[in-house]
Amino acid sequence: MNRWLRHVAAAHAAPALREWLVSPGSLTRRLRAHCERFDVRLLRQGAAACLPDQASAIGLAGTGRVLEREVLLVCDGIPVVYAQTVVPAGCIRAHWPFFNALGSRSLGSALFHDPRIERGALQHARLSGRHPLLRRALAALPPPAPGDLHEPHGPAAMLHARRCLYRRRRGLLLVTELFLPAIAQLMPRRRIPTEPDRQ
Ligand SMILES: C=C(O[C@@H]1C=C(C(=O)O)C=C[C@H]1O)C(=O)O
Repeated sequence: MNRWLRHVAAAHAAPALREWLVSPGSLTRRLRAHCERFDVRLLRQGAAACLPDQASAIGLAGTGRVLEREVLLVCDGIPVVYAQTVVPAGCIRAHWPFFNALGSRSLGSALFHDPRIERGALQHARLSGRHPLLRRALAALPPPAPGDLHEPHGPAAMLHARRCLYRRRRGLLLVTELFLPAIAQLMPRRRIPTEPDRQ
């Protein structure tokens, strides 16, 4: 638990969720194909202390500062993913000039359309309430409806997560996505467009 693993099998996800955890290409693009209305709900974007299990991935010492972005990805009004992105504070302008101007546009719309951006391998984890990102994800959700068994709230809450490192020139950017239970209820509504071939 709370350990990042190379292979999704070690996370023991249900089949309906597993296909989301391993889906290649843009998560935004895939979610758009599963709902009528897709929204990025910006929770926070600003300076932050780097989380202990993220520092080495982005080449920072443990106490480094990052620029952090937190969002909920929402399908037809239902939050289905909590996502957090961190970039070392000193290299935004040089390597990720679009980052500060995203607002409620999806980060994926920038990452997957810049041929200079390389995407690393996915890592997987089942996060418990001891992980700060799970606590932030739960805090960002509306209170569960009475008797709603799908809500991940409660001390035993655990969420499947994945993270991916992106590189642009010498810059590093780490995207972490926590998958909320409601995502398993999404049904495909449109054919999922394949990623455009990179020139
Ligand atoms: C990386 C992507 O961008 C998504 C959108 C994000 C945002 O807008 O902050 C963050 C993580 C992703 O789930 C993607 O669509 O694959």
